[in-house]
Amino acid sequence: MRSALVIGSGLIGTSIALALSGRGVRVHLDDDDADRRRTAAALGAGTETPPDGPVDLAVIAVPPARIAAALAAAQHRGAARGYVDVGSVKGGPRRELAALGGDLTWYLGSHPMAGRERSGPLAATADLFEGRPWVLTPTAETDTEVLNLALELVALCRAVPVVMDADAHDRAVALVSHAPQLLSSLLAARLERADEAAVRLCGQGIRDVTRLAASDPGMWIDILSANPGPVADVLAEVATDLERTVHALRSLESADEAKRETGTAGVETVLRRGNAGRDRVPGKHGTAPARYETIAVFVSDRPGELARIFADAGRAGVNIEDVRMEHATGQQAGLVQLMVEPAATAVLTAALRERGWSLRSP
Ligand SMILES: NC(=O)c1ccc[n+]([C@@H]2O[C@H](COP(=O)([O-])OP(=O)(O)OC[C@H]3O[C@@H](n4cnc5c(N)ncnc54)[C@H](O)[C@@H]3O)[C@@H](O)[C@H]2O)c1
Ligand SMILES: O=C(O)C(=O)C[C@]1(C(=O)O)C=C[C@@H](O)C=C1
Repeated sequence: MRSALVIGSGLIGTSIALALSGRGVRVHLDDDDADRRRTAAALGAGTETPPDGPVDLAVIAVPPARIAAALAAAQHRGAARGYVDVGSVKGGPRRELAALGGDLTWYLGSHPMAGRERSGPLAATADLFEGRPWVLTPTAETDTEVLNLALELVALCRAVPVVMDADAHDRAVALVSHAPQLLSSLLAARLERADEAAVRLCGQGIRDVTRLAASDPGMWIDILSANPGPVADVLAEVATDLERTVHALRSLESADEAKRETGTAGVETVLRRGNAGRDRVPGKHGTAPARYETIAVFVSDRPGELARIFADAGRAGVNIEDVRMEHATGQQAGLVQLMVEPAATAVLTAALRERGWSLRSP
């Protein structure tokens, strides 16, 4: 692929453009909002100048409700050889493009399974898609050349292609992406009017489960409006589990021992099912879930602390597999949790202690 047109220079479009530009593709940026286009260009994602002829691939990275219209318009003006969209929902936009009389032969619906709770070009990064699944939804109509261009796009973004049927994709993301967004929002909404004394106690657990609640409501209304049925199905099942859990907790309040035992069994079932589900979440790069050891290091909140820890780990020859931050309430300090292969734990622990770091005892 030599040239691409990215329509929609927000988080996803700019991240794709940065990855493509970084690997030598000439990228033209388009966005309804001139500021966003300019910002993406200033970040080095490509040029604001429109292409003077058809590019190899047009990537449509606009909100789901606008995908079909943007695609049809780009096809109408012959903007590219092939067209790919990256919307979070796949069935609806395809049907809308067909209804608008768009060309389904030179179009392929796709969805990179990576993102952030922030939108816009300033949140973009070239490595956003590295090692993440990128769903492609070809049909019998799809031209092989478009499929090949899409595979090249995925490879240039260092993602992992996964082929799926569009409607099966929409049911899958209802479970693994759309329902989790709403559950995160529902839980965070409990804090809206909570007592300040309670909010002050927020620790890492609530931070983890409410990260998605910071997402842009506008974009999520678009996504959920394009996939309401499958998401409602998942939430209805969660509602049944919630009802059972409430019942189990009420039984735990009972003076009757037999009832309390039923309550304990009910709560234990939920927790064990949660363990089993969590164990199925793939690890980095889509591999089987990995078991890492965690080394927790106390840091003060000043510039360069994280860089120093990583440099010390690097000097000890240890690869940090994953990292998490826990901030101490009311103090300029925090705890950095470094996840490493079990075999590397002793080496890193010794190296960090020697460099003067204070470690939390295991
Ligand atoms: N945010 C995520 O985590 C994520 C992950 C994967 C896929 N997606 C999908 O990627 C797409 C873009 O999402 P985003 O997070 O980058 O949103 P964003 O709000 O950051 O960017 C969308 C951009 O599209 C522009 N735009 C809207 N209509 C347009 C049009 N008709 N022509 C040109 N530009 C137009 C907007 O001005 C905006 O800059 C959506 O379809 C979303 O479902 C999002
Ligand atoms: O990590 C996040 O912030 C995301 O929620 C990204 C996420 C997801 O649910 O995995 C969100 C929506 C997109 O369609 C794809 C990816």
